[in-house]
Amino acid sequence: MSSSRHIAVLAFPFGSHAGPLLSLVRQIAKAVPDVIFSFMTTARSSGIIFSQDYNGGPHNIKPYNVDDGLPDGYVPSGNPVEPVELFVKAAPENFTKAVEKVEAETGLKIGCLISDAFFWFAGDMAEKMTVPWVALWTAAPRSVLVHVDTDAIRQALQATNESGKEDQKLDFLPEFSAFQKSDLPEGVDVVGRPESPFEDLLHKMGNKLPQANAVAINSFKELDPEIGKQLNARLKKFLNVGPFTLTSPSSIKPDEHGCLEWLNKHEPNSVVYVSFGSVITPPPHEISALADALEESEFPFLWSFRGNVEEFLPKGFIEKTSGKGKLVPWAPQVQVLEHESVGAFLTHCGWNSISESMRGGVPMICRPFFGDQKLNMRTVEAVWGIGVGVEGGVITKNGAIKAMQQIFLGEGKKMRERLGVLKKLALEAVQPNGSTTRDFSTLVEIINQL
Ligand SMILES: O=c1ccn([C@@H]2O[C@H](COP(=O)(O)OP(=O)(O)O[C@H]3O[C@H](CO)[C@@H](O)[C@H](O)[C@H]3O)[C@@H](O)[C@H]2O)c(=O)[nH]1
Repeated sequence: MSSSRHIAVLAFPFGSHAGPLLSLVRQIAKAVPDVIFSFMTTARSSGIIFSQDYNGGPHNIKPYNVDDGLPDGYVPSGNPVEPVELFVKAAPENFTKAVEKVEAETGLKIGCLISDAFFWFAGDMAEKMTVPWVALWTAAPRSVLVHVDTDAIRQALQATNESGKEDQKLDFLPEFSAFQKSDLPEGVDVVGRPESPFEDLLHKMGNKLPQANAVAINSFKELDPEIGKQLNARLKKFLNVGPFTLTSPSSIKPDEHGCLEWLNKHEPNSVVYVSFGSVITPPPHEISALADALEESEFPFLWSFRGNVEEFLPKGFIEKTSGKGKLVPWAPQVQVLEHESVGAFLTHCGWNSISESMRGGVPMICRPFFGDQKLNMRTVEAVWGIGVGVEGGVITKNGAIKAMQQIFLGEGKKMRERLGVLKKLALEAVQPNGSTTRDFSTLVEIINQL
């Protein structure tokens, strides 16, 4: 290795986290070609992101495996949260060891840590190593703000809790008048019970991020400027370096199941695309209600379906709907959302899905499940006006039909106009003089100081 500058990148290996971090690091690595990046994630995650999205470059990024924290001979219990919690518990020690090992193996001291924002302990590691720490929040600005403000929110909720009311308005927070306590990620409002390991991680993260040299985000400044101002006031440097779907578009994914060809056969703005991201499968009663709604409604559908079709879908559903619907195990989502025949997106409101829907100009029907997703839904619905939540928060046959009609026969046109405005702002942000490009240059300057 001819370079003597070396950065460790600490990735969170679950959900859609490591891929966006790799997108950002690829951009940075191109801007500082003489710096070596050791990209640390589990072997499983590395196998996925480096084979699917990497395309062989840039060559100054080296994958480096970190232990997954599972005990020897671990047999999955069936609880999907268990491996995440085991990883999280072991992560501070495992990443510390990995950093020491990679320094010894390469003979190159690490001069900076770039981590998923979840990793509050990267702040402690950086402090001990006396190097800068840059954190990437892979979701929206509003969700990172509520984590940074968790202690203040808990206090305010306790002070304003009129006679133990179940839900409370969050109007004591600037720019949250349309939001309620139930929209917050689990654990932000927790008082009087122990936090789960993940809630504890997020709480510690919120308290630690103000120490980071920079917090970067997969968003653009003009999307949520008022929330951005609040984050500017709390963080040393808050940098909007997205949306990655425009700054670092992933390679064209193969369309293994013929989704695009099928979409070609449909009228513009006529199809509902259904996907709940890479982690979630809705509970059986909601899947079955959605299947009934799709069968009964007049709208064609493309459903990216995770899980066993035989087990979860009503008997005969595929045969009965074959004339108007298509079910696939995985869709090339970015291209699907760009296709002119897609007129609505039923989504769990993961941040990448929302970003991609904005890029494609597709109004959303929202059924959020956990974490940042409820805040995202309320923002889509009440702040940006580019989608609707499903009635009652869970999918029922009538609620799903009503939401589809609302988009296709009612408010969809207005929503598409608003989406057009947001897309124009995003495209401007990534131009050479745009806000994203400027924030990215600031990030590179910070990294170049090592
Ligand atoms: O058939 C499919 C289904 C999904 N995707 C892709 O998978 C990603 C899904 O990402 P996202 O919408 O962010 O959902 P999750 O994978 O669930 O993301 C996790 O990470 C996000 C970013 O931090 C959070 O916002 C979410 O709440 C969290 O669940 C997107 O890029 C999609 O394009 C496909 O390409 N094809």
